[in-house]
Amino acid sequence: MHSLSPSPAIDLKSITRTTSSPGLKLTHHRVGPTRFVTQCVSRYEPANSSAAAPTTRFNIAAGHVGGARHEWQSACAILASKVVSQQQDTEKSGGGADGLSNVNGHPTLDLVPVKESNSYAPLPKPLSIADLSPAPMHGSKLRVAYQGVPGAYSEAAAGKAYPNCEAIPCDQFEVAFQAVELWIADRAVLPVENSLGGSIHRNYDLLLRHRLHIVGEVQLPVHHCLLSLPGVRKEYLTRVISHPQALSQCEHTLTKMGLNVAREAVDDTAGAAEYIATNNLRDTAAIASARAAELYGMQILADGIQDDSGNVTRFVMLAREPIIPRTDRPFKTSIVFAHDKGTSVLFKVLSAFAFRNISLTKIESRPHRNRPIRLVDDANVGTAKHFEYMFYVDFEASLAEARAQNALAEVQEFTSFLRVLGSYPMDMTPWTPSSRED
Ligand SMILES: O=C(O)C(=O)C[C@]1(C(=O)O)C=C[C@@H](O)C=C1
Repeated sequence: MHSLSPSPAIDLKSITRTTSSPGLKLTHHRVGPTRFVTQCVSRYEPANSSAAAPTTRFNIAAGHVGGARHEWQSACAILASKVVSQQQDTEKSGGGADGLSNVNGHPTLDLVPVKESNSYAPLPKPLSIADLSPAPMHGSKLRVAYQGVPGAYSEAAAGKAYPNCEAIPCDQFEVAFQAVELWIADRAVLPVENSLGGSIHRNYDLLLRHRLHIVGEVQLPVHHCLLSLPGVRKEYLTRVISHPQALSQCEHTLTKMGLNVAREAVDDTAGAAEYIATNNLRDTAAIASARAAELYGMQILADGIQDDSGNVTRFVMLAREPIIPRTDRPFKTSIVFAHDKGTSVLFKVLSAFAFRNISLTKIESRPHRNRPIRLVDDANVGTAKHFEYMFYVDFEASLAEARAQNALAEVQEFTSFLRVLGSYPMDMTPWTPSSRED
């Protein structure tokens, strides 16, 4: 895969920074070529008391649950104790809460103005590693980081998840994570799975490497178009470029259209359109959204070229703080776990859910042999552990439900590593296969 906008090599060596907001202070220490340890000092107030709770110091790896049952319970307590700070965060951000009402909203996407003339308007430049300095104070709009350039499906997902947000393009998934960690953005929206192409593994790996929490999900129908420069005919094309997921989602249709030309993977769909427009490539077409065609002055050669009209991509929303799990609406919980004595643990873990009639919506295993996980105990003492596989499971229950808590307590007994990635409202939006939301 080649990158359309290569990011410069940056020396992150000297970065030790402190970022803060009311009640929360983060210190990021560089501990390796690409790794930071983030410490969090936080002051929480009990929900029903005006007295401030004692300041709590914990490693931001608090989402990790390893070792004894009391650790799991204290991790739950940490989740529960975040009511006040989460509410403050939402209020401060002024909208775009992680609740179902927003998820189910029908926003009109107006994230980037479209120019009427042939030349397109200057669009926000994707963030690169070089831009990751502490966030300036900002206004009331929720800032949502996504990977890609304006016109990418991820931008549309950001708008669906948080209507009226300020969508911040990032040149890599990793940068979107860091933008939230460093307070440049309030949320990140990342694709994790497509109904045709399957899992986006890179983001599963990043979820584990970073300390963000899943606070919501959106399902976005993905309606692909074949774009070229105006006046170009299909017969002139020697190449089709797009995001690898988009190429795989349109593979059969392209062949049926007689387009047996070279297919090349690039970083994102809209970036492919932008690349063709910028370089005036008359022999190349892009697979991207109709919005990308509008933004980059491209013509639509073919509309709806995805192999299945029910093509849908699931995105998750990430935040620095978890949301408070509830029971008054359908919730989903995502976990990742591993066992240091092989993979036989999987059956036992699945039985913990089966016995409680908890439906699983996703199981993903990722090989992990060469990447040790640093497990941190209460005294902030870390041990590196190697696991053969990491297992990711999504189940349909809220962490506020006793059956989910009991299932996880049991899972914890079977596993050496368990982390709750988030408990969040399910996207229940009904959608029709033919609808176009890109
Ligand atoms: O390239 C884009 O436009 C993206 O937002 C990425 C992405 C993906 O990673 O799957 C998102 C939705 C579609 O499935 C195709 C591509």
